[in-house]
Amino acid sequence: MTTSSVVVHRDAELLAQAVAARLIVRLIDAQAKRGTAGVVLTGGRIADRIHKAVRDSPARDAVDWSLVDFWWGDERFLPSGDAERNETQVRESLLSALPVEPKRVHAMPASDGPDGEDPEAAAARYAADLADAAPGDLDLPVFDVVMLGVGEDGHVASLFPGHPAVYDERTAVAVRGAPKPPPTRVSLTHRAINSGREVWLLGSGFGKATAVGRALSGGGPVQIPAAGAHGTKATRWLLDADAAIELPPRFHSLNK
Ligand SMILES: O=C(O)[C@H](O)[C@@H](O)[C@H](O)[C@H](O)COP(=O)(O)O
Repeated sequence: MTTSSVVVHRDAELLAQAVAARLIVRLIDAQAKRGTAGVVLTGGRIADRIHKAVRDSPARDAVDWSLVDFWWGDERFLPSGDAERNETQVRESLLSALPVEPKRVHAMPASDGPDGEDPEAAAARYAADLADAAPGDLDLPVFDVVMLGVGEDGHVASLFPGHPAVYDERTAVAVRGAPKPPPTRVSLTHRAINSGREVWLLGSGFGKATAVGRALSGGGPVQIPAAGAHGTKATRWLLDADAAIELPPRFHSLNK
């Protein structure tokens, strides 16, 4: 049974530092249990601040980074190395500073990769990568943490309100015509996201307040894809005060 929690931090910087600390502890605990750990990374501004806070954390090296599997929740379908790719940004802000095992950095295919400009083929390749790493006859590996930035419209990963991908039962899909540029992307689906043991929804800034409020007030997963993201063990809404201003009354004690 999943437990849901909402944590509100004073501002974006404290949110980033607190999520970085939470991630480090979560990975330490996963490795203590299983030897390895799996994390799904997200793109965007608060994620970038979190990645830099992990990089600069004094506790950083308590994680054996060579035994962490890095996956992506979504990726912009652009040429490898493009500054707009989520992979490019996190390699610069975090991974290049860590002793990661290259084979455990599972980037989503680029538009100049083996599938060329075919995002459907790229998504199918990623789905195969996920299945190859899965235990037994499952098609998804263990995700100890799935991190998801929440968009102003309530999207997570590249699952946008009302788009076909929100209905898709595969594990990874192509997204065309995304309202957030660039328009072509590859994304995990809700099924893949919701296989994660903990799903963390990251919200920072006034612009996210309405989407966060609607998601926590019973919004549906098609119109508010963030509302459809749940961990098998825990779902954590990790917010700064500005993103928390439209929380429903039952959470008002959290607004310090
Ligand atoms: O590829 C992407 O654009 C992201 O994965 C996207 O899902 C992002 O996490 C949200 O849009 C929040 O982005 P911000 O934190 O920059 O608002």
